[in-house]
Amino acid sequence: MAAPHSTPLLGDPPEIAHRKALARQHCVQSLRTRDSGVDAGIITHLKTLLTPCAQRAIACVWPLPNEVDLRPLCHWLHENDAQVLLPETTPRGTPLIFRHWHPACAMQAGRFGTHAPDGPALTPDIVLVPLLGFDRTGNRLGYGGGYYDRTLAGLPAAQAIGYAPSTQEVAALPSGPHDQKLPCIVTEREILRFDPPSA
Ligand SMILES: Nc1nc2c(c(=O)[nH]1)N(C=O)[C@@H](CNc1ccc(C(=O)N[C@@H](CCC(=O)O)C(=O)O)cc1)CN2
Ligand SMILES: Nc1ncnc2c1ncn2[C@@H]1O[C@H](COP(=O)(O)OP(=O)(O)OP(=O)(O)O)[C@@H](O)[C@H]1O
Repeated sequence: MAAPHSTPLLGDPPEIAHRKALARQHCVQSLRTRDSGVDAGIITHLKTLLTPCAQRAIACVWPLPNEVDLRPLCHWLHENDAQVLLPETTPRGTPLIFRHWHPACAMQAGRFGTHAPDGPALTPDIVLVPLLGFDRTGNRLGYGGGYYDRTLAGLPAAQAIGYAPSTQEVAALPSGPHDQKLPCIVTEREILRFDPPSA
């Protein structure tokens, strides 16, 4: 039986959810019209942050249409002896599972048009986080599943690195009770680092 005063894990208050939905509309549109030439610059900055990578388990991302394409980075990490993991999109309300990927892997179609390998589930040391939008304090916006917030909450030892084209920056994103700020965000223009919250 639940404790009399236990607090349920509520989602965002309606005002925050509404403001996120408006920001999402703007960010989806600007991602759709992005210049795919920026992907190489993002990957260059990610390689800088991820070197050396041998023996590290690095969660990458297999792109949805219009997203930054990290597949060349997946191959580069594999060639440099990292363990490349990719997310399997689990049922809504549950954290992502990361599965081992290698270039000859069979990819399975999953929820929301995502694809995941059929390899074993492993825990990442580093998680690359796709951003629909971000601001200069480390807030991120995704497609609204809450997947990365739930996943990062369960991986306190993992290093999270967000990435997006610089065009996805917005002045200030709304932040709800479960939003995980990112310590580092990479665009084709720069590597942004944010101070950890003071105790
Ligand atoms: N490439 C990629 N993989 C990823 C993510 C991501 O953002 N990008 N995710 C990040 O969490 C997870 C999947 N999360 C998702 C959650 C909801 C929707 C979704 O509702 N999509 C709408 C269309 C959204 C739009 O374009 O407006 C749909 O399919 O109808 C998609 C992905 C895990 N894998
Ligand atoms: N750990 C959690 N426990 C309970 N609710 C959560 C948790 N993490 C996120 N949520 C809720 O899930 C809903 C969706 O979250 P949000 O809009 O921040 O998704 P997102 O970060 O844009 O999506 P994604 O991570 O899938 O790209 C919100 O109502 C949020 O409060």
